[in-house]
Amino acid sequence: MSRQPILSCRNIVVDFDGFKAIQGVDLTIEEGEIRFLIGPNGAGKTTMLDVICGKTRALSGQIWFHNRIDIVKKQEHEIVNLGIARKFQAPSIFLNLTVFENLELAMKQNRHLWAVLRARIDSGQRKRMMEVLAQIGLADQAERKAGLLSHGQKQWLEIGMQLMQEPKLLLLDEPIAGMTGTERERTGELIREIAQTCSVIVVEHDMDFVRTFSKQVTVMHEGKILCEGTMEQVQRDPRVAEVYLGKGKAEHAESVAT
Ligand SMILES: Nc1ncnc2c1ncn2[C@@H]1O[C@H](COP(=O)(O)OP(=O)(O)OP(=O)(O)O)[C@@H](O)[C@H]1O
Repeated sequence: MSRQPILSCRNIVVDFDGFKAIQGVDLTIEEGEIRFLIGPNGAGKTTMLDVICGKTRALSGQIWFHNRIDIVKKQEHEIVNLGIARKFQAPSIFLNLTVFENLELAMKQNRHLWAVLRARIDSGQRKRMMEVLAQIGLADQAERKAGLLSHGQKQWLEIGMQLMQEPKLLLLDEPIAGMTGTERERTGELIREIAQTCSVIVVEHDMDFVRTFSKQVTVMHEGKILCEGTMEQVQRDPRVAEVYLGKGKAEHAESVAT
């Protein structure tokens, strides 16, 4: 059964003072899909995430959410409220607060004023927090100060903070950077789990990780889509090795090609 698109980017152009960082990108993401965005440095991957979450304005083009709402001109908070969450590369958790308090804060951030002003969380909210804690593997760390967590745990907490908003689309920028092998594996499994209820777009440079956890991969180069397909298909495409090599990224090309 074919799934519905959750996001359809049409002819997106981003211009930074005359430099076209994105040059007419079409990108369609289906419900429940994990899509990896790869490509050499400067290809435009992060800029695409920035445009989708409203951090950067497109010069032209449309971004249809659920085929119904064009979000291209919406404000960041409106896009969050529609169900699109973005985790940036650097964690922005509160190190002096406990894991639980960080999740509590994430939940309150997304609520109306009357609710924010209520001091206590209700049983439904507590249940949601416990579910997220279990999902991100931090149930036994709930009372621990976030500053004492390992790097990987901090990243999972930040993902958990995004999950508190029950997003329909989650944008992850290099989620495994700086992680140990075990943490990478756990993160891949977490992304798979998340994708059961939410589509995920992952920008990633680690080709072993992409190979293990991807179904569909989109390769970007110089602000355009170069090709799309399974990792097997894209690594057979001679243009892919060429763009990595052309950028002097022999090590990337090697890892893409093997
Ligand atoms: N705010 C900005 N102003 C001007 N140029 C920018 C801005 N943000 C990004 N760029 C440029 O746009 C191009 C695309 O950058 P982007 O960060 O999207 O690439 P990327 O594929 O994510 O690269 P990397 O893998 O290195 O993170 C680059 O040439 C970058 O220098």
